[in-house]
Amino acid sequence: MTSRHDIPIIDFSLFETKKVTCAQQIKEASVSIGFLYLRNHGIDQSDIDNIFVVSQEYFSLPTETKLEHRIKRDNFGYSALHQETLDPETQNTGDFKEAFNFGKFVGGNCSQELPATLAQHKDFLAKFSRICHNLCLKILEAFAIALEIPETEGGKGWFTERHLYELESGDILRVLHYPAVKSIDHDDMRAGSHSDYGSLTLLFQKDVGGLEVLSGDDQWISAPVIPGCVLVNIGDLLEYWSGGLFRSTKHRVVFRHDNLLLDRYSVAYFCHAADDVSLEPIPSRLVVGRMEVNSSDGRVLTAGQHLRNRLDASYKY
Ligand SMILES: O=C(O)CCC(=O)C(=O)O
Ligand SMILES: [Fe+2]
Repeated sequence: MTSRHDIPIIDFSLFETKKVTCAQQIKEASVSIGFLYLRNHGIDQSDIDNIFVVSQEYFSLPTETKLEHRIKRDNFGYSALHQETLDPETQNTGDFKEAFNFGKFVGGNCSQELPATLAQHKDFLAKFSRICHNLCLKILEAFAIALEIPETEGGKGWFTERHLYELESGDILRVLHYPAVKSIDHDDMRAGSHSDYGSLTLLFQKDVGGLEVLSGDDQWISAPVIPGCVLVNIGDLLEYWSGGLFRSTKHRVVFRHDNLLLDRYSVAYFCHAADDVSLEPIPSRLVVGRMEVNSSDGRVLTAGQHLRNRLDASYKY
């Protein structure tokens, strides 16, 4: 049994043999803490190792070179040190991190022009983006199964058909680098407290910890690096869409005395519903009755509008 303090580790190979049991486990974690680790997730370790190699090569470029592809309102490109402030209400300075956001690679081409260092890895990046998205689709299928969406409404394909890779959406593959520092001001943060914006996020961590998750009773708990596991979390879109059944949990990345001298790298895949999907109630008996929360002002947002609102609140472009 897990408590609201634990981030459960779920063996995803069970999804091949005992779909409903595995789907239930994933739903339980998504409802209780909004975070879970997946073991046996099907992504080759060599691909995960390689994305970190590409990321480190990119971040070692001079800042001026990276700034040539600075992030814009489309949410693609390079976000410099201190540019993003994930928790503007409490942070005096922006996050102590830099990142690069890739849009989807439909037809093998990236949604944006890539810097030369990354362009040479375009085929691998396109493959990795797809691999991550495919895992997200399987998790979304598990949600539909656990929510018992009736066959007449689309059954286990209800979420997946709203998240197809070919559709325009806010999906982002993101590489992150948190530089080592010699000392810190006490309120410096690697990434301020925030929740993610989309349906769900995959997070790959490597070697250096520091990620913390706000548990049900307002305690920050550690989400350590667990070799062989990918961390999955629910985003705001799914919390909103499920009338609060699924939890989009706040998390942050802190400096700790044992890690501030170390560079930290992570990779995230943010999976979103297609921009024009209207966020009508999910046709599930577990969600019906919660949705008056969302429809109280009579307007139904689309996934694209929901994302725009969230992005505008946290970036200085
Ligand atoms: O780097 C990490 O471990 C977390 C990053 C994160 O939460 C984000 O980019 O949304
Ligand atoms: Fe996040």
